[in-house]
Amino acid sequence: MDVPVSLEHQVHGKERVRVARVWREGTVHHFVEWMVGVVLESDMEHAYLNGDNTGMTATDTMKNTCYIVAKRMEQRCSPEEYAIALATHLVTTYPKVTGTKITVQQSPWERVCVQGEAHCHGFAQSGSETRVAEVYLADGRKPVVCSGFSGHKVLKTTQSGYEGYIHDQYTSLPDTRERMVATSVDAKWSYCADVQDYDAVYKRMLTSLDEAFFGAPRKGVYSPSVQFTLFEMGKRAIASIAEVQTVTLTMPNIHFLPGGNDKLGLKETL
Ligand SMILES: O=c1[nH]c(=O)c2[nH]c(=O)[nH]c2[nH]1
Repeated sequence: MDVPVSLEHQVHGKERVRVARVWREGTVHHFVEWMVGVVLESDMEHAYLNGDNTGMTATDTMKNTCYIVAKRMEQRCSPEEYAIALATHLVTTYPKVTGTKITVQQSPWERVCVQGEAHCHGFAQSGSETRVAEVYLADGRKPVVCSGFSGHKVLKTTQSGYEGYIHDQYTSLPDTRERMVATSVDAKWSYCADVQDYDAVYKRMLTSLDEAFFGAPRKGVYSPSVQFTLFEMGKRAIASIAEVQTVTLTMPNIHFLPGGNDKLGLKETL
C-alpha cells in the first residue's frame, strides 16, 4: 500500500562515550572522567530515503573523535571548553554537518587528602559510598554488630601495574608497570570489642583503607595488582582499629583502558 509519507526531521549521534583525561604537571596529576553524548544535525536525508550513506559521519568516528579531541586539550579544561572544541571540530570537519549538540557529564572525582596533604595522583568520589549497619540480636544475648559501606570509588593515575599473569591464546592484555587503577570498594567489618563510637570507627576505617590504597601524598605506593592492594588495605585497617576483628573487602576493577587503536595514535592512556 503506497501512502504518502515524508521524512520530517532527522538527527543521528552517539551516546555514552566514556572519556578519561589525565593532565600530568610534573608529579602532580589532574584527572577528569566525562560521559559524552554527540548529536549531529546533517544533510543526510538521502540515507533515510535512498539507503545512501555518502557524506555520513559514522558513530564510530564520533566516538573516536571524542577521545582525540580530549587528547588534544593540552591544558586542563572544563567540560564546557571540551564540548566547544568537540563541537567546533565536528561542524568544521564534516561538510554535511550543520549543527551539533554535545552533552558532557563530569563524574565527581576529587583529589584526596592523605595525612592532611593533597595527594599528587589520588582521587576519590568522597561521600558517594552508602554506609551499612547490621545487627543480630539473640534473645538474652548481646547484639552482634557488623558495619560497612558500599560504593567507595577510588582511583590513582599512576603507581599501579599488573604483570606475570597467564598469557595464553585467550589473553589480550599486555603486562604493564604503569597504568591507572580504579575501583569501587565495598567493605564489611566485625568487632572483637565493645565500641564506644561507631562513627569514629567508620571514619578511621575509611582513612586506613584510603591510606593503604593511595600511599603517601607525594610518592604514593606501588600496586602490583588490585588483589595485593586489597589485602594491604585490610591489614592496615585491622592494625589501626583495635575494635575491628575481621574486614571483608570487594574491589571490582573500574577499567580505564588506553583508547582507540594504532590507526588513531591513541595508544597512550588518555
Ligand atoms: O589488578 C588486577 N587484577 C586482576 O585480576 C586483573 N585482571 C585484569 O584483566 N586486570 C587486572 N588487574
